[in-house]
Amino acid sequence: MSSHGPATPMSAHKSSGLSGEAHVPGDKSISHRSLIFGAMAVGETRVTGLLEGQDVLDTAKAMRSFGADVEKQGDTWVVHGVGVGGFAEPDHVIDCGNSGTGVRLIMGAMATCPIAATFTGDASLNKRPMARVTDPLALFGARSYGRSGGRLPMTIIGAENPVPVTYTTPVPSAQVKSAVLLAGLNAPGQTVVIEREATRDHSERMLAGFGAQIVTEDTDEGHVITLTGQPELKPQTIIVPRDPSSAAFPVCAALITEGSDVLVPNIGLNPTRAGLFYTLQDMGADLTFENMREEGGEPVADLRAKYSPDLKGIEVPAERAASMIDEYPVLSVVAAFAEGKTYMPGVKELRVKESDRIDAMATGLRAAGVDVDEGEDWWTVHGRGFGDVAGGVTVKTHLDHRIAMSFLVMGFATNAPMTVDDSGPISTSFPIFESLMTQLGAKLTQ
Ligand SMILES: O=C(O)C1=C[C@@H](OP(=O)(O)O)[C@@H](O)[C@H](O)C1
Ligand SMILES: C=C(OP(=O)(O)O)C(=O)O
Repeated sequence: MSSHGPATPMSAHKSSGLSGEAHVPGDKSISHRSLIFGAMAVGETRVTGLLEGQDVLDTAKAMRSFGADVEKQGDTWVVHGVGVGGFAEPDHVIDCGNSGTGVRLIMGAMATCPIAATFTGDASLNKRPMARVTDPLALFGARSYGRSGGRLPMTIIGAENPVPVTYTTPVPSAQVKSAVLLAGLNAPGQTVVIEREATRDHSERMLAGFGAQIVTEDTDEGHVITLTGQPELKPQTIIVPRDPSSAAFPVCAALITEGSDVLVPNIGLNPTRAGLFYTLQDMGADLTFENMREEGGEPVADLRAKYSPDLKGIEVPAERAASMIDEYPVLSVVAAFAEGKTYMPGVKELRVKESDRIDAMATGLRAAGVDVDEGEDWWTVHGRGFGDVAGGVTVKTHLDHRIAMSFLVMGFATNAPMTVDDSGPISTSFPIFESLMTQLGAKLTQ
């Protein structure tokens, strides 16, 4: 089982006047997909702006294990793909570290190849549910043998003669949708995925870019995606946009830190990802989209976030959940400084991320002096307004990067510092978090 070494605690202290530009790293979802789709294309895919976080580096390593050539030349990651169905059988266990996206997408990609592979991860990933992926992969003819409860470590035996599948995803999950589409790539005929709630659509957009025949329709049943199997994917040149989920941290830090004015340039505002920013505006945040434009077919803007002393609690629309699912931890921190309650329904999926994120945040928020109510699929943060959030506690990270970064952001505005027991997991998605926040003027100490 992989681990990231000894725990490295970090503390955040009351800060003021965060200012300057925050250049956040490349999008994690698009980075994983660039490497995986590149490995399934025929020829050379070139990727710039790739997130060099541990999650993505683990996917790069996995793609090499399946026979693709992946190397960095200067600023560009170059992938020589083996073609759809061309994965070789790895001669060792594939360790996806902390990454749900990595392991689930790669399982999908190999499930319709006539090979076997064994997957594992760190203590967090090995607790997460995999049946949501292996159930539909079984319909293609793949077999899986894992620990009880559908947990890693797990071996997948790919289908020798895959059949195409029509599948309605039982949970709103882009990872499940993508695993089915990736498996469908090497099944003859049409694979159809139906999702009742739209989730991030990077796989659909990127597969179309790689030359697959993929069509999305909105029907009464939901969002219907039809993929024609066994295409030859054409290699691409990809510029990875900056990650809105990482942008969330400097944006939220600026909103709650007195006297701040921060610009976060070049952030993708794909509607399936941008829910947090609209929620913050609904709460009265001084957050504006500057220089709105289109890049690579996606809306992009520079985000300007200023200290917002008049935040108010709101009900976050449940139908927005999928478009901001990774941002609820840091939203709950902003909610702690708002006046009134912030009610967040429709978020059961938060309980099966790197940690149970409702439990992890509620425990730390309560310890820091903020009341939180929770149910299986909802939670409410009782805002205290500015100047009245105590802090002064050490909270557990549970191998979850977003929990670590959220509580550190909180410490810029609590009366006493916030400490996380382990900042190591931050490197999975945002390796430059500490230097970037410090450059803006935030006070962080090891
Ligand atoms: O497809 C993706 O790249 C992701 C999908 C989401 O997970 P789910 O599919 O489990 O909702 C998200 O939480 C994760 O960070 C990235
Ligand atoms: C949930 C996340 O990632 P993953 O599922 O890929 O581990 C995340 O980055 O917040």
